[in-house]
Amino acid sequence: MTGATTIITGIGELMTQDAEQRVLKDAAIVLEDERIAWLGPAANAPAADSRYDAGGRACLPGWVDSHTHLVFAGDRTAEFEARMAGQSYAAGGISVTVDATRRASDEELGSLVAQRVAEAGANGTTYLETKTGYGLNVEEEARSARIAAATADELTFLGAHLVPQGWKADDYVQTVTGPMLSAVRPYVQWADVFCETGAFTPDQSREVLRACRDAGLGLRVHGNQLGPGEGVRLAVEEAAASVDHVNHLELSDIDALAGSWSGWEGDPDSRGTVATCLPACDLSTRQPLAPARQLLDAGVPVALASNCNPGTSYTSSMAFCVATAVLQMGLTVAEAVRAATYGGALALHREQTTDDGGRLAVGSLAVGHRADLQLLDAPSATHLAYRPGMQLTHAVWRAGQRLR
Ligand SMILES: N=CN[C@@H](CCC(=O)O)C(=O)O
Ligand SMILES: [Zn+2]
Repeated sequence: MTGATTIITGIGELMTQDAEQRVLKDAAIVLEDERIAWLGPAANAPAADSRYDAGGRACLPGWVDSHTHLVFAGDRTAEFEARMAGQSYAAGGISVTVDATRRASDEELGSLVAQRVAEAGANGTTYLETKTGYGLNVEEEARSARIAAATADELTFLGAHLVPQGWKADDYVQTVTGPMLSAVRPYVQWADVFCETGAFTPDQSREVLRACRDAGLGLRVHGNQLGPGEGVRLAVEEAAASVDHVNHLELSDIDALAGSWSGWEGDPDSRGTVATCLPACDLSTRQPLAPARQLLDAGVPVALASNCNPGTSYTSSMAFCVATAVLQMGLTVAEAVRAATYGGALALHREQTTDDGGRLAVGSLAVGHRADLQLLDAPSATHLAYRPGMQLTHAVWRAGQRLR
């Protein structure tokens, strides 16, 4: 070891979520600069420059939130109240947030995004994706991308979130795939499309995805949220990294997702399409919870994400998502924690250290991975579901730096 080292010892339960999915008792972990240098039984731990006593608490990877929409101003309390009184969610509500976001200055928007990222970090999220999608013209989408790129770990272009008022859908798709894509391209790694009734048709969605792939972006899809549809099939056909929401699935959708992983042996070149479930959104929109149990049983890798946004899920609490997945969706605690850590990393293609070592693996704890971890105010991760709604985040390290 050559850098500054810190040992976290006295860990009651260490859940690695690495390839062996180890759960170690009486463990310790050594951080060296931004990476993990050692982990194992506390009794065998090497010396380190500084020491932190976990006091018997549980340690797990920091949450990887692979789906958020943090670049917005305003809120949609009135729409939420109407929904709780019986109205259903419709894509059109997005335009309310577009108006508020366009009115915000760069400084306001930048500080809102930074506050939201900090809030997520204080609650254990150490790696986070966010999206554009509340600008919906060339200048505003580029502004959202530029502002979010300063704070988010991964950034997705969602110009195809809603056809703005006054536009013909096909004209708007030409703008998204032309000048808008060129304007956001310097800032983003991913592209997404809302493939749903009231948003974009499967053909329009495919056109957007193909143009974005040709521009070198990885792909994701918002699909099968409000009803059965083509979103999942489209995502698999276009080799998207994830399809998100997945509330209304047919068996053929689940088979298609499982098929996309056949032959995968952990190599980055043959990853399939992750199913990203968004339980906080499902509750807030009163949609049926995504069939995460069925997906896992069919062999589909599942991610859990917050979908933090003002319309359908105004929370970045991954602990809430994990508790809901256990209590309401039939996952074990280990499966839910895995989906909220390793699953998110897989959906962002960040579960492995790159060959050149330039990007360290996130979402699991192993030697050489990024030192992204959290301690719970509890002796085991089980307490996340056993004590739902309690603030259990005790301490958080991101790339070896203490966040909380
Ligand atoms: N479904 C599409 N987009 C967001 C909601 C956006 C909004 O209503 O503001 C989502 O993921 O739920
Ligand atoms: Zn979303």
